Amino acid sequence: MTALRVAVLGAKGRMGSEACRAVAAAEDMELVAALGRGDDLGALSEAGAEVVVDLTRPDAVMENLRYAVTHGMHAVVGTTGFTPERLRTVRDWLADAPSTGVLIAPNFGLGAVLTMKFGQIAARFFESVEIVELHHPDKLDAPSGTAVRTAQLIAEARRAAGLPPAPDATASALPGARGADVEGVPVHAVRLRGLVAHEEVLFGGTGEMLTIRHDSFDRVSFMPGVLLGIRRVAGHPGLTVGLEHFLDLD
Ligand SMILES: NC(=O)C1=CN([C@@H]2O[C@H](COP(=O)(O)OP(=O)(O)OC[C@H]3O[C@@H](n4cnc5c(N)ncnc54)[C@H](O)[C@@H]3O)[C@@H](O)[C@H]2O)C=CC1
Ligand SMILES: O=C(O)C1=N[C@H](C(=O)O)C[C@H](O)C1
Repeated sequence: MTALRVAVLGAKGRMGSEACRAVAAAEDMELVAALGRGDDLGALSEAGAEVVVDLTRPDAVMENLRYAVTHGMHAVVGTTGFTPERLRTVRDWLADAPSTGVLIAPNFGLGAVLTMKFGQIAARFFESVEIVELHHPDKLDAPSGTAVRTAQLIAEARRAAGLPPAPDATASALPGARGADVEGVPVHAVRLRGLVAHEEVLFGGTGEMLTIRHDSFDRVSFMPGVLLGIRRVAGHPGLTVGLEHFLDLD
């Protein structure tokens, strides 16, 4: 068996260092490059990387991804900050590289992926929904990419079911008190020392409440998803958003 040649960008970061350990320990992979901020992306070509894993920052990821796609390397991306406009740009790059695969995974945690799936299923049965995401205080962005994606999927399911906006009689509020509005779903962000990555999806109906909660207590929780993405990305040419598309969930 030939080992997959994998490069990690953001290799000294919280996620990147964990990913380097996971790739190095995987029998079917070889860690051929581990790059940090300021390193020359040409090292990816020199190392003959087949799959590039990006775990950097929203302000760095697009340049890295462009390099990978234009040099025929598949990419597995955990970095946040993917707006609809950024996704369009990636699709445009991929149009010129039809056999290249890019996976953008808002969350590699299998429990987090299932939380999104369960949220989608529950969405049409409840009048109210709000999301609370809780993270370590060194996180640069809010709300989390996972919470934004969860809200979008729930909003889509509510629209498909013809549900009206969730009830909310709030007539006055301090700015931020009702959270960020993601397609009509309020998303609240907590930043607390001691936390890693957590999400609660709260559904409310007459006389009842359903809470779906996921906790990543350690970044090792993301690694099975990272490795799965690396193994499967070449078999999914084009852009895939969400690890759920690599799992046989339906
Ligand atoms: N999809 C998922 O499951 C997860 C995604 N994340 C996301 O991954 C990203 C990284 O998170 P953390 O590891 O916590 O951040 P971090 O700040 O610990 O690590 C980022 C690393 O990237 C490096 N870096 C910055 N620019 C770079 C460049 N141009 N090339 C190479 N390296 C560069 C930084 O120096 C730093 O070492 C964030 O966007 C975060 O939200 C984090 C956890 C799970
Ligand atoms: O920055 C983090 O830590 C995380 N970022 C991702 C996000 O924004 O959703 C994934 C996970 O929540 C951890």
